[in-house]
Amino acid sequence: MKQVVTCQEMKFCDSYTIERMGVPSCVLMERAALKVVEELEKRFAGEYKKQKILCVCGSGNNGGDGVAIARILHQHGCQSTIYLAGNPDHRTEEMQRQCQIAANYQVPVVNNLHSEEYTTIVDAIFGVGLTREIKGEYRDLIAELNEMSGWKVAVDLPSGVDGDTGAELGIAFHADLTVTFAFRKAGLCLYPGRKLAGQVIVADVGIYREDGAEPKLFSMEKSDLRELPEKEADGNKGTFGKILAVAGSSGMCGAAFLSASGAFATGVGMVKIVTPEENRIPLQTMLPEAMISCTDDLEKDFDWCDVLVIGPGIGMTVKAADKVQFFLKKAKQEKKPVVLDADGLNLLAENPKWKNYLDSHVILTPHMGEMSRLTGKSIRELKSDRAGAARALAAETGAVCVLKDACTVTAAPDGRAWISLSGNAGMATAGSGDVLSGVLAGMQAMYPETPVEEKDTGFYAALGVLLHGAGGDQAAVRKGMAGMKAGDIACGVAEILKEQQNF
Ligand SMILES: NC(=O)C1=CN([C@@H]2O[C@H](COP(=O)(O)OP(=O)(O)OC[C@H]3O[C@@H](n4cnc5c(N)ncnc54)[C@H](OP(=O)(O)O)[C@@H]3O)[C@@H](O)[C@H]2O)[C@@H](O)CC1
Ligand SMILES: [K+]
Repeated sequence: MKQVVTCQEMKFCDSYTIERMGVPSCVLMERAALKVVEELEKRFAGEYKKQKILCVCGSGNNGGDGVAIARILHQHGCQSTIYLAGNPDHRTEEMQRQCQIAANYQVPVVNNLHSEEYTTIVDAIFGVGLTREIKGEYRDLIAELNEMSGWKVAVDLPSGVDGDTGAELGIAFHADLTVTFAFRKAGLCLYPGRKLAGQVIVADVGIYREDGAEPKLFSMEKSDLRELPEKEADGNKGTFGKILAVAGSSGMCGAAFLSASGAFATGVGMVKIVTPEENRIPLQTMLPEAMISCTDDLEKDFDWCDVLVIGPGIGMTVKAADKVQFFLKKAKQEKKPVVLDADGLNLLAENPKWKNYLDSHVILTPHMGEMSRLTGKSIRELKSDRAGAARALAAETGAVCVLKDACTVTAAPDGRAWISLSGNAGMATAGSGDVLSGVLAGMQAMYPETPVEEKDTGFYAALGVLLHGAGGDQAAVRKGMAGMKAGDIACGVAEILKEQQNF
């Protein structure tokens, strides 16, 4: 799990290191430039003289990095050239200093982008100081750079990417590689910024957080699954967790099947599906391991379970609404974790008073459409700030919010949020969310010894999202992104756990 920062937090870390710790700004800039040069030279593989590098520099400190990069490459024998964008009167002190040093070393400066063919283009126009939409000359410049051939490397952020939200502010540089400093910026984790950045390398340049400053935003990748607990050798099907899936409606049992499959893939002991009688035979045929409950003795079903999944395929009938209300109310009273998914969320949107039944043990799993119904905000608005939207819903409801998208964000009501870097486009397939609901429930059951008040529901949910994404990546390797189906994701989850736990 790695810390992720907003632009404002990054600027705070910069000034803490410079002003409070006394590390001169030019030292940090030199280290930043050296790190970028190191990454560039890995690709040059010793053939420096063949390289023609264009460093396109803005008037801020990102531009200063670019000028320093050009100067170091020049010293190393590459043919590096500087192109200075923007108004010289707006240059920061650091940028002016870098221009002076580069002039002392006689690093070439060009006024025409097309005077040469370049093997590499370095974008140092804007970094964390980008504050508004890009227009006019800068827009034309970035459009031209995108048209040019050559390997494209962005310094800190691709110019035009909003470092907080990943949004493209009018236009953005299309990078193959982004070398970002100290921490990954949130905009490099969220689309479209994540795509525009290409490969991302986080370079240590000696900028750190203030001691005691609590990070609130994290990225998670497959290696973080090492945090999953081991399966206890002396456990039994009772201690490995009992999941109640309130799922399916008359003649609709696919979602129930997939949700239960997701839960089984995580290694839970038992799954019971509460569903209409018509679904009994098909479900027993497809998944004989699951118990099926078709009675109206909801109390008994509730008492049996450790964790609930409510919603996959239940429909929007009055009967479904009664069931959802009953289980939500009981779960709050008895502090049992709940994953509220699909129609469970749509029913919640229709019954705003139910928000009183939510607490920090409830995980809401809306996709963009469901989120729009829940919040009244348009999908466009939600997509412009996914992390902000997930955090706002978590803060408003007091529940955990898993906002599902190409890049899923999990937010806890205390302000922490996790961005999953696992998963692929093949997971945008029917039933993928149903599998996730079961995986999330299974994750909550993986910590049976932890007292309920100490359970970190948000973090476990974020691990579940990561595991589901890693399962999807596994499925894509086996079946291909086009051919994979939701059931393959559940199989992938089981395979990933096998890898992690050596069995
Ligand atoms: N602090 C340090 O020592 C270190 C900093 N480091 C590096 O510095 C970077 C941050 O530098 P920064 O704060 O100077 O901001 P930066 O991204 O260069 O841009 C600012 C300029 O852009 C302009 N501008 C903004 N939006 C615009 C728009 N849409 N269209 C047009 N103009 C626009 C804005 O103009 P203004 O808003 O003032 O008109 C201002 O002139 C950081 O990402 C990292 O690379 C590293 O070397 C490590 C040490
Ligand atoms: K840049």
